[in-house]
Amino acid sequence: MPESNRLISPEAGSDEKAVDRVIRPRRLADYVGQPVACEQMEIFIGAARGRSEALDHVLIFGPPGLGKTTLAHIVAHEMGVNLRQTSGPVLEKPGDLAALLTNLDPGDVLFVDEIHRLSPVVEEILYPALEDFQLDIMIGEGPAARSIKLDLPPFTLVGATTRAGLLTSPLRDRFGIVLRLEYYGPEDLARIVARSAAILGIETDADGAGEIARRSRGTPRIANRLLRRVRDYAQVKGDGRITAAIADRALGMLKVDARGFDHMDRRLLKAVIEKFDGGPVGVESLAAAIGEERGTIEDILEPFLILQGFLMRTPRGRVATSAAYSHFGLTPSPRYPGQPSVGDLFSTEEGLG
Ligand SMILES: Nc1ncnc2c1ncn2[C@@H]1O[C@H](COP(=O)(O)OP(=O)(O)OP(=O)(O)O)[C@@H](O)[C@H]1O
Ligand SMILES: [Mg+2]
Repeated sequence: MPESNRLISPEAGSDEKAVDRVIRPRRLADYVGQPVACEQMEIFIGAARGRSEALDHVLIFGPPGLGKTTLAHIVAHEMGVNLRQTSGPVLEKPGDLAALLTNLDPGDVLFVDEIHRLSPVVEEILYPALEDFQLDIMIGEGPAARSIKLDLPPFTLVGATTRAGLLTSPLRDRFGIVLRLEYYGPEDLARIVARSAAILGIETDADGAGEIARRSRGTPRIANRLLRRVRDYAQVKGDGRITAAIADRALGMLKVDARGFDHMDRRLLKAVIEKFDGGPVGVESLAAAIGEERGTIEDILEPFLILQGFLMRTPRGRVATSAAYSHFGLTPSPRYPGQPSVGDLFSTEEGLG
């Protein structure tokens, strides 16, 4: 099953856009969790509004489905301005960006998703736009070409990325506000499930919401998706109400286990344990072994497994922890008792033989 068809894929499915529009929070007060990001935004938005200025540029990063797009829309809504949305790969030529920027009203938010995928020529003209609200563009070609300077209205760039490491440092340095979204804890996810259930008119008790929350991989988008699948189950196999027992049976049927891992997570962990003797194994070999792309492993699969303590990243590769072994009812092999050996902590072979 390709990644996009995963039930607990953190990426949005095309059928989810309509539901998304209904349940996506519009105000900061409805944005659950992320206390660090929320506190900062409350202060910076309040201050910018007080001075009637555009908000400083905001960079939001974090794994898929944690609420980057949602937060960008909230920023515009709370500032009382328009949001124009685009994404890194869509802006191919400087003119594409210029067209967007020159159409902004003062204070507007330009939301650029996947900002790590901007082309270098577009990035180049973005710098003066961000710093001095000026656009330097070339028109014409050859000897007749000339450069013109345009003044732009003050605006706020909100950039989102799942891969902060791929951003060039001159671009990163031009954001005054940098927000890092974290995976959500079960209490926050339970609040999100309860809120969505209320909006969609789904009857859910606290334990039912809690069960869905625990098995949502720390990700609101997955929590909302599981809620809808469990609702279907409750409707057909029960009386429509979501209880812990119904949620457990529904998620069991959907092969989302008690930890919220699905077949992809299990395949990755099992590969490390069974094919590579617990590791360390390099990400490329692992990718080949499970038939996934390296980027999918690095951005989507492993951050959650590492956070939960099932996988470790060492300089020599990935290592399955003892928690991973016991998840499958296995005993760690004596050579790798779930901890890297001293040698694993060094990336070179120096001094080993
Ligand atoms: N803090 C939150 N409180 C309540 N609901 C949230 C929160 N964050 C996200 N959601 C819900 O999760 C869904 C996915 O969030 P969003 O689309 O903002 O994620 P994203 O980080 O932009 O993902 P991607 O990287 O795939 O673009 C939204 O539709 C929203 O309903
Ligand atoms: Mg998004």
